[in-house]
Amino acid sequence: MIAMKLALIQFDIVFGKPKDNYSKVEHLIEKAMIEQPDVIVLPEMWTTGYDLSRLDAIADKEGMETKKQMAALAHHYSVHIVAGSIAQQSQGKVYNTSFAFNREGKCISEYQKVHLFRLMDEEKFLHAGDQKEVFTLEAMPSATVICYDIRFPEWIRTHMLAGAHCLFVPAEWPTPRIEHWRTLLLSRAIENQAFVVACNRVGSDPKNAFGGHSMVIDPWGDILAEAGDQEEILFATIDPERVKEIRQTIPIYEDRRPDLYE
Ligand SMILES: O=C(O)CCC(=O)C(=O)O
Repeated sequence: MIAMKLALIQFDIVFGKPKDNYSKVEHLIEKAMIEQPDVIVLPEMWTTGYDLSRLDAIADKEGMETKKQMAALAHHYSVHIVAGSIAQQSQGKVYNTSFAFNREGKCISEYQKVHLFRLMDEEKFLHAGDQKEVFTLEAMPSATVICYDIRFPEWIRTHMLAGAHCLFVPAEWPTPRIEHWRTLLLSRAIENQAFVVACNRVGSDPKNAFGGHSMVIDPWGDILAEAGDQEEILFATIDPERVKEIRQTIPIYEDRRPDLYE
Protein backbone atom coordinates (compact mmCIF):
# COMPACT_ATOMS: atom_id res chain seq x y z
CA MET A 1 0.00 0.00 0.00
CA ILE A 2 1.38 3.38 -0.88
CA ALA A 3 1.58 6.41 1.41
CA MET A 4 -1.46 8.67 1.64
CA LYS A 5 -1.40 12.42 2.11
CA LEU A 6 -4.17 13.78 4.35
CA ALA A 7 -5.56 17.30 4.60
CA LEU A 8 -7.61 18.07 7.73
CA ILE A 9 -9.66 21.22 7.32
CA GLN A 10 -9.95 22.78 10.78
CA PHE A 11 -12.26 25.78 10.47
CA ASP A 12 -14.78 28.02 12.21
CA ILE A 13 -18.36 26.98 11.36
CA VAL A 14 -20.94 29.69 10.64
CA PHE A 15 -23.71 29.11 13.22
CA GLY A 16 -26.94 27.81 11.69
CA LYS A 17 -26.11 28.84 8.10
CA PRO A 18 -25.61 25.82 5.83
CA LYS A 19 -25.23 27.90 2.65
CA ASP A 20 -22.34 29.91 4.13
CA ASN A 21 -20.67 26.71 5.30
CA TYR A 22 -21.04 24.96 1.93
CA SER A 23 -19.28 27.88 0.21
CA LYS A 24 -16.63 28.12 2.91
CA VAL A 25 -15.83 24.41 2.63
CA GLU A 26 -15.75 24.53 -1.17
CA HIS A 27 -13.21 27.35 -0.99
CA LEU A 28 -11.11 25.58 1.68
CA ILE A 29 -11.06 22.33 -0.30
CA GLU A 30 -9.90 24.27 -3.36
CA LYS A 31 -7.12 25.75 -1.21
CA ALA A 32 -6.13 22.35 0.24
CA MET A 33 -5.94 20.80 -3.23
CA ILE A 34 -2.94 22.98 -4.10
CA GLU A 35 -0.93 20.53 -1.94
CA GLN A 36 -2.47 17.54 -3.78
CA PRO A 37 -3.71 15.48 -0.81
CA ASP A 38 -5.27 12.02 -1.32
CA VAL A 39 -7.84 12.51 1.45
CA ILE A 40 -9.73 15.56 2.75
CA VAL A 41 -11.18 15.44 6.29
CA LEU A 42 -13.83 17.79 7.75
CA PRO A 43 -15.10 18.39 11.33
CA GLU A 44 -18.43 17.47 13.01
CA MET A 45 -21.82 19.10 12.22
CA TRP A 46 -20.09 21.48 9.82
CA THR A 47 -23.15 22.60 7.86
CA THR A 48 -25.07 23.95 10.88
CA GLY A 49 -22.89 23.87 14.00
CA TYR A 50 -24.81 23.18 17.23
CA ASP A 51 -27.86 25.27 16.28
CA LEU A 52 -29.90 22.37 17.63
CA SER A 53 -33.25 24.08 18.25
CA ARG A 54 -33.46 25.02 14.55
CA LEU A 55 -32.52 21.61 13.17
CA ASP A 56 -36.04 20.96 11.87
CA ALA A 57 -35.51 23.87 9.49
CA ILE A 58 -31.81 23.57 8.68
CA ALA A 59 -30.88 19.87 8.85
CA ASP A 60 -30.07 18.38 5.45
CA LYS A 61 -32.98 16.23 4.16
CA GLU A 62 -31.58 12.70 3.71
CA GLY A 63 -28.16 14.39 3.46
CA MET A 64 -28.98 15.16 -0.20
CA GLU A 65 -27.40 18.61 -0.43
CA THR A 66 -24.20 17.53 1.34
CA LYS A 67 -23.93 14.37 -0.73
CA LYS A 68 -24.42 16.36 -3.94
CA GLN A 69 -21.71 18.89 -3.07
CA MET A 70 -19.19 16.43 -1.64
CA ALA A 71 -19.63 13.90 -4.47
CA ALA A 72 -19.08 16.66 -7.05
CA LEU A 73 -15.94 17.97 -5.29
CA ALA A 74 -14.49 14.48 -4.76
CA HIS A 75 -15.00 13.68 -8.44
CA HIS A 76 -13.80 17.08 -9.68
CA TYR A 77 -10.52 16.93 -7.71
CA SER A 78 -10.23 13.12 -7.80
CA VAL A 79 -9.80 13.07 -4.02
CA HIS A 80 -11.30 11.02 -1.19
CA ILE A 81 -13.41 13.07 1.21
CA VAL A 82 -14.24 11.99 4.77
CA ALA A 83 -16.94 14.62 5.00
CA GLY A 84 -16.98 15.19 8.77
CA SER A 85 -20.58 14.97 9.91
CA ILE A 86 -23.79 16.88 9.32
CA ALA A 87 -27.29 17.07 10.78
CA GLN A 88 -29.23 14.67 8.54
CA GLN A 89 -33.02 14.60 8.54
CA SER A 90 -34.38 11.16 7.84
CA GLN A 91 -37.96 9.94 8.30
CA GLY A 92 -38.85 12.61 10.82
CA LYS A 93 -35.67 12.16 12.87
CA VAL A 94 -32.38 14.02 12.86
CA TYR A 95 -29.08 12.14 13.04
CA ASN A 96 -25.47 13.33 13.34
CA THR A 97 -24.20 11.58 10.21
CA SER A 98 -20.82 11.18 8.59
CA PHE A 99 -20.38 10.35 4.88
CA ALA A 100 -17.21 9.35 3.03
CA PHE A 101 -16.67 9.62 -0.73
CA ASN A 102 -14.11 8.01 -3.00
CA ARG A 103 -12.21 9.67 -5.86
CA GLU A 104 -15.05 8.90 -8.27
CA GLY A 105 -17.48 10.77 -6.03
CA LYS A 106 -19.25 7.61 -4.85
CA CYS A 107 -20.54 7.67 -1.26
CA ILE A 108 -18.75 4.70 0.34
CA SER A 109 -19.71 5.10 3.99
CA GLU A 110 -22.51 6.44 6.17
CA TYR A 111 -22.16 6.45 9.98
CA GLN A 112 -24.53 7.96 12.53
CA LYS A 113 -23.11 9.07 15.88
CA VAL A 114 -23.86 6.38 18.44
CA HIS A 115 -23.19 8.17 21.75
CA LEU A 116 -25.12 11.42 22.14
CA PHE A 117 -23.47 14.07 24.31
CA ARG A 118 -25.85 15.21 27.04
CA LEU A 119 -23.65 18.07 28.21
CA MET A 120 -24.49 19.76 24.89
CA ASP A 121 -28.18 18.60 24.82
CA GLU A 122 -27.69 16.31 21.85
CA GLU A 123 -30.13 13.72 23.18
CA LYS A 124 -32.94 16.33 23.16
CA PHE A 125 -32.62 17.04 19.43
CA LEU A 126 -30.81 14.13 17.80
CA HIS A 127 -31.33 10.39 17.38
CA ALA A 128 -28.50 7.97 17.99
CA GLY A 129 -27.27 5.55 15.36
CA ASP A 130 -26.62 1.89 16.16
CA GLN A 131 -24.40 0.66 13.33
CA LYS A 132 -20.69 0.57 12.71
CA GLU A 133 -19.13 0.53 9.30
CA VAL A 134 -15.69 -0.33 7.94
CA PHE A 135 -14.93 1.11 4.51
CA THR A 136 -11.88 1.02 2.26
CA LEU A 137 -10.07 4.23 1.45
CA GLU A 138 -7.58 3.61 -1.33
CA ALA A 139 -6.53 0.24 0.17
CA MET A 140 -6.79 1.26 3.82
CA PRO A 141 -9.59 -0.31 5.91
CA SER A 142 -11.07 2.64 7.81
CA ALA A 143 -13.88 3.58 10.16
CA THR A 144 -15.42 6.81 11.41
CA VAL A 145 -16.68 7.64 14.87
CA ILE A 146 -17.85 11.08 15.97
CA CYS A 147 -16.53 13.27 18.82
CA TYR A 148 -17.96 11.94 22.15
CA ASP A 149 -17.76 8.39 20.69
CA ILE A 150 -14.00 8.42 21.47
CA ARG A 151 -14.79 8.20 25.20
CA PHE A 152 -16.02 4.63 24.56
CA PRO A 153 -12.99 2.41 23.86
CA GLU A 154 -15.23 -0.67 23.78
CA TRP A 155 -17.10 0.79 20.78
CA ILE A 156 -13.88 1.71 18.95
CA ARG A 157 -12.50 -1.79 19.55
CA THR A 158 -15.45 -3.36 17.68
CA HIS A 159 -14.38 -1.40 14.57
CA MET A 160 -10.82 -2.68 14.93
CA LEU A 161 -12.00 -6.26 15.36
CA ALA A 162 -14.00 -5.74 12.16
CA GLY A 163 -10.71 -4.91 10.42
CA ALA A 164 -10.19 -1.12 10.60
CA HIS A 165 -6.61 0.20 10.50
CA CYS A 166 -7.48 3.89 10.52
CA LEU A 167 -10.00 5.75 12.66
CA PHE A 168 -11.42 9.08 11.46
CA VAL A 169 -12.83 11.37 14.16
CA PRO A 170 -14.75 14.49 13.15
CA ALA A 171 -15.45 16.67 16.20
CA GLU A 172 -16.71 19.88 17.77
CA TRP A 173 -14.68 19.46 20.95
CA PRO A 174 -14.81 22.39 23.39
CA THR A 175 -11.66 24.19 24.58
CA PRO A 176 -12.00 23.47 28.35
CA ARG A 177 -11.56 19.71 27.75
CA ILE A 178 -8.97 19.85 25.01
CA GLU A 179 -6.46 17.86 27.09
CA HIS A 180 -9.06 15.05 27.33
CA TRP A 181 -9.33 15.18 23.52
CA ARG A 182 -5.57 14.83 23.07
CA THR A 183 -5.19 12.06 25.66
CA LEU A 184 -8.20 10.07 24.45
CA LEU A 185 -7.04 10.23 20.82
CA LEU A 186 -3.50 9.14 21.74
CA SER A 187 -4.90 6.30 23.84
CA ARG A 188 -7.21 5.09 21.06
CA ALA A 189 -4.23 5.03 18.65
CA ILE A 190 -1.89 3.18 21.04
CA GLU A 191 -4.38 0.65 22.42
CA ASN A 192 -5.74 -0.23 18.95
CA GLN A 193 -2.44 0.11 17.07
CA ALA A 194 -4.24 2.15 14.43
CA PHE A 195 -3.95 5.52 12.77
CA VAL A 196 -6.18 8.18 14.33
CA VAL A 197 -7.11 11.12 12.10
CA ALA A 198 -9.11 13.64 14.12
CA CYS A 199 -10.49 16.91 12.78
CA ASN A 200 -11.89 19.42 15.28
CA ARG A 201 -13.41 22.86 14.64
CA VAL A 202 -12.28 26.20 16.04
CA GLY A 203 -14.13 29.41 16.92
CA SER A 204 -17.23 29.62 19.07
CA ASP A 205 -21.03 29.46 19.08
CA PRO A 206 -23.42 31.09 21.59
CA LYS A 207 -22.63 28.41 24.20
CA ASN A 208 -19.13 27.01 23.62
CA ALA A 209 -15.62 27.78 22.40
CA PHE A 210 -13.96 25.03 20.39
CA GLY A 211 -10.33 24.11 20.78
CA GLY A 212 -8.93 22.86 17.44
CA HIS A 213 -5.84 20.68 17.95
CA SER A 214 -6.78 18.42 15.07
CA MET A 215 -4.32 15.55 15.04
CA VAL A 216 -2.88 12.73 12.97
CA ILE A 217 -1.44 9.98 15.18
CA ASP A 218 0.34 6.85 13.98
CA PRO A 219 -0.28 3.31 15.36
CA TRP A 220 2.71 3.64 17.72
CA GLY A 221 1.18 6.77 19.27
CA ASP A 222 3.54 9.24 17.59
CA ILE A 223 1.88 12.52 16.65
CA LEU A 224 2.57 13.06 12.95
CA ALA A 225 0.87 16.46 12.87
CA GLU A 226 -1.09 18.64 15.28
CA ALA A 227 -2.89 21.91 14.60
CA GLY A 228 -3.15 24.92 16.90
CA ASP A 229 -6.38 26.61 17.99
CA GLN A 230 -6.99 28.74 14.89
CA GLU A 231 -8.26 27.98 11.37
CA GLU A 232 -5.72 25.82 9.59
CA ILE A 233 -5.37 23.10 6.97
CA LEU A 234 -3.28 20.41 8.59
CA PHE A 235 -1.31 18.08 6.30
CA ALA A 236 0.25 14.71 7.14
CA THR A 237 1.41 11.70 5.15
CA ILE A 238 0.73 8.24 6.51
CA ASP A 239 2.22 4.89 5.54
CA PRO A 240 -0.52 2.23 5.87
CA GLU A 241 2.16 -0.52 6.22
CA ARG A 242 3.01 0.91 9.66
CA VAL A 243 -0.10 -0.78 11.13
CA LYS A 244 1.10 -4.30 10.26
CA GLU A 245 4.60 -3.49 11.50
CA ILE A 246 3.37 -2.31 14.93
CA ARG A 247 0.83 -5.15 15.23
CA GLN A 248 3.67 -7.64 14.61
CA THR A 249 6.02 -5.96 17.11
CA ILE A 250 3.50 -6.11 19.99
CA PRO A 251 0.81 -8.61 18.92
CA ILE A 252 -2.04 -7.37 21.13
CA TYR A 253 -4.73 -8.81 18.87
CA GLU A 254 -3.23 -12.28 19.34
CA ASP A 255 -2.66 -11.76 23.08
CA ARG A 256 -6.20 -10.61 23.91
CA ARG A 257 -8.20 -12.83 26.32
CA PRO A 258 -11.78 -12.45 25.06
CA ASP A 259 -12.64 -15.56 27.07
CA LEU A 260 -12.27 -13.31 30.15
CA TYR A 261 -13.97 -10.10 28.99
CA GLU A 262 -16.37 -10.65 26.13
O1 LIG B 1 -16.72 14.44 25.37
C1 LIG B 1 -16.49 15.65 25.34
O2 LIG B 1 -15.92 16.24 26.26
C2 LIG B 1 -16.92 16.48 24.15
C3 LIG B 1 -17.89 15.76 23.29
C4 LIG B 1 -18.57 16.67 22.34
O3 LIG B 1 -18.38 17.86 22.35
C5 LIG B 1 -19.48 16.11 21.33
O4 LIG B 1 -19.65 14.89 21.24
O5 LIG B 1 -20.04 16.91 20.54
